[in-house]
Amino acid sequence: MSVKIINQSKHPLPSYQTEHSAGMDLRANLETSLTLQPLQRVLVPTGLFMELPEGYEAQIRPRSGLAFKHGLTVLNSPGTIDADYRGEIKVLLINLSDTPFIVENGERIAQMIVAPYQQVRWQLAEELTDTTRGTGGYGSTGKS
Ligand SMILES: O=c1ccn([C@H]2C[C@H](O)[C@@H](COP(=O)(O)OP(=O)(O)OP(=O)(O)O)O2)c(=O)[nH]1
Ligand SMILES: [Mg+2]
Repeated sequence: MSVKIINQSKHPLPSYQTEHSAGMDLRANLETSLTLQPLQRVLVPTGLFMELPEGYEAQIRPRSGLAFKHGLTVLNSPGTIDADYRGEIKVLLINLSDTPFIVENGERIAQMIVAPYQQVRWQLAEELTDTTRGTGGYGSTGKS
């Protein structure tokens, strides 16, 4: 599927790192590197603008390596990019570690997955179909 994109960053377009990768890494587009103090959050620009086809969204998710090694994650994960959004894609990072983290210009800070979605029409009802689960949740099926 081809998707229209404007690249106002100084970096190459996001690309899949391996043959069957679901996500494309997003790079920080910065004038200078920025330091994220412990528990500090920041909206990082990518310089990218997209036109997703109707019926598709993009999700911004953390990179597990950064999360594991540096406690860096995407605060609103998975961030939602709507098909009708025409603004710059930004990544909301937070540093959950106890040491400062330096985000370098061009660094791959998060990944983006393009996925289909459906909008629903509500069908207002008085009752719902019975199931085995019923209202059980939050660990109702036990541990093993
Ligand atoms: O991580 C994100 C999340 C959102 N957006 C952009 C695209 C999305 O289509 C728009 C709105 O996002 P969202 O619906 O999550 O934010 P909101 O707080 O509900 O704002 P709005 O009232 O504009 O929908 O902001 C990003 O660039 N990065
Ligand atoms: Mg919204």
